Amino acid sequence: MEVVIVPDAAAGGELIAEAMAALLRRKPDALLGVATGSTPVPIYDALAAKVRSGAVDASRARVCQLDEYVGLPGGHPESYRSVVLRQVVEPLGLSTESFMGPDGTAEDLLGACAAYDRALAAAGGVDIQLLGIGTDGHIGFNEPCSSLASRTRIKTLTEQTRVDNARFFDGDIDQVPHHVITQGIGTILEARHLVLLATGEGKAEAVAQTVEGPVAAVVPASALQLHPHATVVVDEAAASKLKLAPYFRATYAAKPSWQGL
Ligand SMILES: N[C@@H]1[C@@H](O)[C@H](O)[C@@H](COP(=O)(O)O)O[C@@H]1O
Repeated sequence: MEVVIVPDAAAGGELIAEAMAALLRRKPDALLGVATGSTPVPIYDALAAKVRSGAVDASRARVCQLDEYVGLPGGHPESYRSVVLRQVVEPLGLSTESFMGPDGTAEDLLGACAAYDRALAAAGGVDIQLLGIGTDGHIGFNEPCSSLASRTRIKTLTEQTRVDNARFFDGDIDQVPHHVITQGIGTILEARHLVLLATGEGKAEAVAQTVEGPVAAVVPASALQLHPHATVVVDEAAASKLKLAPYFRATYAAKPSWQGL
């Protein structure tokens, strides 16, 4: 696992957007796994700016969702489908055909979960999967004690996650669904490159447990330790509880520039 400490969220966004641009230059039809929440927004802004300036051609890129709420009506502005269309697909100038996600409105939800895992595999697998992290260490919507081998499935949100996400629903927790579809941890681990961005002091404890704690289902993000190519990008505040921070800084400072993330 590589840990990169950046000065702030904008620097993290730029660094990751450049890694995505480099991937698209190598593989123009790369499948980009995107996350929702506030944290990855600087990545999407930086990548869209690169597309606008002509620094990268993303016209053949494909985009896939990490997770979705269950039961929000189709087209609800806070469904993750709507969020990804608004924050990623449209700014990159892509069509909805280049975009896939699990169907949180399906009558047969279990079937929709299995269909999404099959669709990801049929698409050739995810080339780069962006991740945020919940204050409780969740990735996607894999709450604590999710199986580290889990596939895409239905999960029940913790009270804490519903409180955290109420800000997207007029601050009203009653509007936050209890159930979600999320790529499982086993599904996420199949992506070729995992990139987790965490910013702000509120994530410092979860980041320390993810990076320096044991691999444990109670901290779902710690499963990144099992992946051969996992990158954790953190700002100074989110890095504030890392004991090995001086080592991570020195390692990154000495990294050859050709290597990329
Ligand atoms: N399902 C999403 C996660 O993918 C995201 O990482 C998390 C943190 O969001 P934020 O970046 O807004 O703190 O929120 C939700 O639970």
